[in-house]
Amino acid sequence: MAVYTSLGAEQLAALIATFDVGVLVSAKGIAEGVSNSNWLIDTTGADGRGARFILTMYEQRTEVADLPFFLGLLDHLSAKGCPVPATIHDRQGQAYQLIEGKAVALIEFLPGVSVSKPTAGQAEAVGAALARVHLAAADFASARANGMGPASWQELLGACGEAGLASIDPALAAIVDQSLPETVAAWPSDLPSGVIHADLFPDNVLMLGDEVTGLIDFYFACTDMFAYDIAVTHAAWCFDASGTTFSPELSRALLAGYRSVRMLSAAEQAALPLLARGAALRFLATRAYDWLNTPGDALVTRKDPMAFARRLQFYADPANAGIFA
Ligand SMILES: Nc1ncnc2c1ncn2[C@@H]1O[C@H](COP(=O)(O)OP(=O)(O)OP(=O)(O)O)[C@@H](O)[C@H]1O
Ligand SMILES: N[C@@H](CCO)C(=O)O
Repeated sequence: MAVYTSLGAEQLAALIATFDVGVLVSAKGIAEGVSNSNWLIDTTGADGRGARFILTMYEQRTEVADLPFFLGLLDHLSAKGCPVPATIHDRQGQAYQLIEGKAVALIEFLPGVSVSKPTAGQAEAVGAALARVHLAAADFASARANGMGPASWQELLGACGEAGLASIDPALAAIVDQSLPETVAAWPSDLPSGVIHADLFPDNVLMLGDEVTGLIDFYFACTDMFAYDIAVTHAAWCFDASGTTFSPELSRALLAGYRSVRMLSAAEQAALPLLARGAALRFLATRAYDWLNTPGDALVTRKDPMAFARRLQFYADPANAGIFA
């Protein structure tokens, strides 16, 4: 249950009263999500016709200092017509406030559901939506370094240690050793870059049929290579959840959707297999670290690191080198 902090009815009503959104009608905690506390907020609406919002309270994983970047990006992309929730500013013009030392933001509610078994049409739409974000953010003035780059994979996997990795799966340390050093050594720095989402998993996309109605959870967004964002999205969308089965159909559709909006350079195209190994290592690293460091009685469900070890093996197999063509 991702509501870590309880907010009383009076506290919520007082908070909502600082916005021009009418009076609080109801507030329900949202179970999905692991990083932050989220509530579904209904109000009477500024025009009295009712309105719905998401209230997010940022917990430990999100730095308050990063909020101007994240929330400013949402406003920028929304103003450019991307299906991204705009933030609701309070009467003083602030995009977030502090309650008992924690930041809270009220954001636009978007319709749609997260798909668990995407179709090719949905993968194509997601690829196109990702490319539109890359283009729309070109004139976003702020930048943010990627805190989840190659140095962090080395740090997190190093902190797991051989014994820790072996406790997850006897084969895991060898899988990491086969790919981590060569991927980090070959990591490019000269590919087209800009603002990327960096975590566009199916649970961060809201859809109605084949239409993308919401891209959410921009809390890993940063300035990095566009092609790396494609690789992350590829790893997230083109396999079954366990990482055992790759779908060539979803892969072709996702890439075609992206290319229908933004062409890849020859250098980006050539780098995709390497970037995909990096994407798999990034989620393997955070999942393995969390697996070993999340107490058994924590509210959060740990995610399986082996699902990304299997993707890494798939991407590292020369027989699969042609999938990005
Ligand atoms: N703008 C929005 N419009 C509609 N629903 C939303 C919106 N933002 C979030 N939600 C809902 O709230 C849920 C949790 O949000 P989110 O994924 O951002 O939480 P989180 O804890 O930050 O995420 P994560 O688990 O990826 O760390 C989503 O699955 C979605 O159902
Ligand atoms: N999308 C990530 C979790 C949040 O970054 C994962 O599935 O491991």
